[in-house]
Amino acid sequence: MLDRPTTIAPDILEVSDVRKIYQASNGPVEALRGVNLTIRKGEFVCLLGASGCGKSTLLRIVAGFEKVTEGSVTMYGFSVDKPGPDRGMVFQDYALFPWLTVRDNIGFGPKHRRLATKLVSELTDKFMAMVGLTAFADRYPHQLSGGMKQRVAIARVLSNDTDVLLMDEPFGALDALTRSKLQEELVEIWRTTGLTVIFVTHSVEEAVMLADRVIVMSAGPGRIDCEIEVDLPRPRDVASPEFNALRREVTQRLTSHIAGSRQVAADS
Ligand SMILES: Nc1ncnc2c1ncn2[C@@H]1O[C@H](COP(=O)(O)OP(=O)(O)OP(=O)(O)O)[C@@H](O)[C@H]1O
Repeated sequence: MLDRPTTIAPDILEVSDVRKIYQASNGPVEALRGVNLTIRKGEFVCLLGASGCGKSTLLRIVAGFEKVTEGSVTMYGFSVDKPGPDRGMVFQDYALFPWLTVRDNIGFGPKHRRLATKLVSELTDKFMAMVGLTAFADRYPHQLSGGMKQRVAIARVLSNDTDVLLMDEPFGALDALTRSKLQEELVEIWRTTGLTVIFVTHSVEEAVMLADRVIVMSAGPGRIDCEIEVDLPRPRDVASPEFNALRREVTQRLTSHIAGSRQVAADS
């Protein structure tokens, strides 16, 4: 399998000096501070970090669901301040329309954009086939397994002609085998479509398996701790010494920070 060269690709998304403060009922919560991140077109980036370090907040800001308190996010040089079809989100809990079939869930975006009926059906068929669900076109979400539901969610974003696929722990609720299968399928979709993917995960193994670049985040307030390039060829072998060396390196970066913050908490 050939990897796609992303090092010479243009920048697509720029996060500059972002700070996010939520106004909670018990006072303000600083979820992000001083976050800077540049994403190149076609890159597969994983945001990795312990619970509460602001991964979902950063993703939701990029999606346009949350506004920044300070700083800016631009895509193709234009300010991001609301959701748009150029950025599609896949959630852990699928968020499908329960009253629509697989076909109608996937075709929802193109239909909503008032594309011609023939084009809607071509796009739906194409992406339904890409995620291997053609035989399940007339099923409803409650008749599908978790893995199948997540395939529908991915196809639904793809059918919107999205440039950036934003994924918030999309495989977190799946069993290990289904998760590994979906990881493989996602890499294949990414490789063949030219999509840019930003993927949130808690799992070091998942990040090293998927990413071109792992962004390690830390909490208190949420910020980027370091970035680690993953230059292993795909498909990646979790049992290889190279994979294990990188897994160790990423784990060390992650745990050294967590240990550091515990020390700070203990000292204060
Ligand atoms: N709507 C909100 N109102 C107030 N505080 C919030 C809100 N959403 C998130 N937070 C807080 O912001 C911080 C970052 O949360 P966020 O969900 O972005 O982290 P995360 O790294 O994605 O966590 P997890 O891995 O557990 O999903 C946390 O302290 C969280 O409690």
